[in-house]
Amino acid sequence: MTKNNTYYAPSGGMPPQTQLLSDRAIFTEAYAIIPKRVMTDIVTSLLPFWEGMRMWVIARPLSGFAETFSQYIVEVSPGGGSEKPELDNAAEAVLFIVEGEMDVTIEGEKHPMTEGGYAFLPPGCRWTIRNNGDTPVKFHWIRKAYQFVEGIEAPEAFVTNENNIAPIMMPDLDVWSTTRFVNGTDMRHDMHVTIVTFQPGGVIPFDETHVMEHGLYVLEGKAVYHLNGQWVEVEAGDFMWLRAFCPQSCYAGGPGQFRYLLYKDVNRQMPFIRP
Ligand SMILES: NC(=O)N[C@H](N)C(=O)O
Repeated sequence: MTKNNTYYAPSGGMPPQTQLLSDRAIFTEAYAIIPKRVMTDIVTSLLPFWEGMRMWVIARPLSGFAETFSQYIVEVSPGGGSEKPELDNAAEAVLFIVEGEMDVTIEGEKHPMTEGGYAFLPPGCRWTIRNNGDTPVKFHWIRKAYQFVEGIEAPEAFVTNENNIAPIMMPDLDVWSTTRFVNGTDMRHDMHVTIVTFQPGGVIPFDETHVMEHGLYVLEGKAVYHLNGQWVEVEAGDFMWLRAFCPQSCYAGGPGQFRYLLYKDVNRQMPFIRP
């Protein structure tokens, strides 16, 4: 398959003192926008048991913010990585590489990954990570507390690359496609992390208003997104959090394709809030 996709990756640094402060960050009850310019050196975090890493936390479970997932953009220097990356046995994860290369070892088997590389790591899976290259690697790490269901096994780990998977077109529309990494009817999976692609001028033609929570990281291009009645311009490198039921639609602005990495929680009963 031809590789014509690009992936935005932040590179940190600090804006000069001469730059204007105004930017596009928005935080509301229904959605948040973290624009690309925010990913500077001074807003990074570190984690225990990792070497040569820093990360931008772009979503975390918090009252009034993400409820079902956390999302990090992780940067690992050459030689860096972790033998103990995940400390929570119930956490499942997707890793998606936006720059560089790394090796992920799952249950003792080493998987080299490059840009567009995608790994699914089920809860309790034993995995490690190492940048054996000579340039930094940058990847998204999306984590969710897996919702076990009696009688259904947790899914197995897999590693692939988006360029090995044919995107699925929306019915009757050749301007909007989704690259799916798991079968939508596979009830073992309680989260989907997909890549949504719009050709220039493509739209979500109505305000989707649904129970699934979203994280959207714009990998490529630009668009205007309609979020809870407000129009916001977004471009490659921006992150959007959309609360469950946040009305959402968009126009892809061109001149190239508009693409984003999309998180959503799926396939589970709606828990009751009991008195
Ligand atoms: N904002 C979105 O891209 N939403 C998707 N159509 C979705 O919910 O799958």
